[in-house]
Amino acid sequence: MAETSFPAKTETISKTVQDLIISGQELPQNYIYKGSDAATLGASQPLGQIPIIDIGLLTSPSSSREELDKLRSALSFWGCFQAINHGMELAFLDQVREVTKQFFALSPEKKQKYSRESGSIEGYGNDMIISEDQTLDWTDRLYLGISPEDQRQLKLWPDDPSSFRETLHEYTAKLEVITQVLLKAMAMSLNLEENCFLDMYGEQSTLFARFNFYPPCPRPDQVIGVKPHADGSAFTILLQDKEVEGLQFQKENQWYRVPIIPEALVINVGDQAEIMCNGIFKSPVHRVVTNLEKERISLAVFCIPNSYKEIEPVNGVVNEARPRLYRTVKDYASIYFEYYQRGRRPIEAAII
Ligand SMILES: O=C(O)CCC(=O)C(=O)O
Ligand SMILES: [Fe+2]
Repeated sequence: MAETSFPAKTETISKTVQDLIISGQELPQNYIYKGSDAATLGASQPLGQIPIIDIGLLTSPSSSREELDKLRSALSFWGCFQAINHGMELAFLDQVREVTKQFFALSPEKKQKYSRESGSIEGYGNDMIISEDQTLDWTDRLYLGISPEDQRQLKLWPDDPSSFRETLHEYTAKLEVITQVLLKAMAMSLNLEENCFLDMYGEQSTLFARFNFYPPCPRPDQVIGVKPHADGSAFTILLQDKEVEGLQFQKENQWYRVPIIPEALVINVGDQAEIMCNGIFKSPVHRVVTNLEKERISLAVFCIPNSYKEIEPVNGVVNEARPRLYRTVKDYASIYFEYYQRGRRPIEAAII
């Protein structure tokens, strides 16, 4: 997920996966994944029964108790759900998918224009290499701050395809509405004051978009698309590829595939919402596997609290039966990256 500052280590920028494929080079050793779940990469996993939730029914004042209960149960059990009726037509979601595909299909020279610079997070590229024993993810990315609007680095926003910027601008506006609805609904689902999460999250929140491109991979049994991680956001809104699966959530040591519902957005809890609700909602560990024949795209948008806000369990969720589990954190995103690259969960740093 979004990391907003980096350790002062020197970074090597490596080739993108797409460039590696074009060069015809053999699979480099640093793509061979050795994590504890490596043996399960090539195995077939069961499909997760992830609840489908109607966002229209969560919106106050017409929110439905039944849908709020479904939300609470989905976020406590899986830490995620498939959101439908979220205010965007399938045709528009397809347009977002299409501009994403068109961008990654540009020639290396054209994409180069939007490259991430060493030490900075925004732009086109792949994993930053900060240590020699780091396993690389089989994915290329375009990482853009999309909100607040006045902090956008527009020079990194593709102008090819020509509708890219306008599409992303419109998508951002829709996600801002969903963010507010969801934070209120999460509070209502727990019978808390409607604005308690929203107030802590802050009005000047940040949205970061990560466009992911996973080229076909010669060794899906040995190479990972994205290593297991939980997001450091408050929550994440993911637009999945319409045809190719890859995302898996972990529950009690079992990996579950996330089904494709073309008109749905996959929304998952991030560490900061887990902290705010004192662990009632779970920030789920997830990973992405690769595909031998097909490429896959996705667009993850990380909804991040205002960095000046202190994030901690809200009043209504701490009591004798449920003592406070997490410390107060601030600018959590900044510790995230280092933990991720070491294969550790940053939320460990917040547990009391
Ligand atoms: O590609 C996906 O489906 C998910 C990517 C993801 O987990 C992330 O970007 O944090
Ligand atoms: Fe993620």
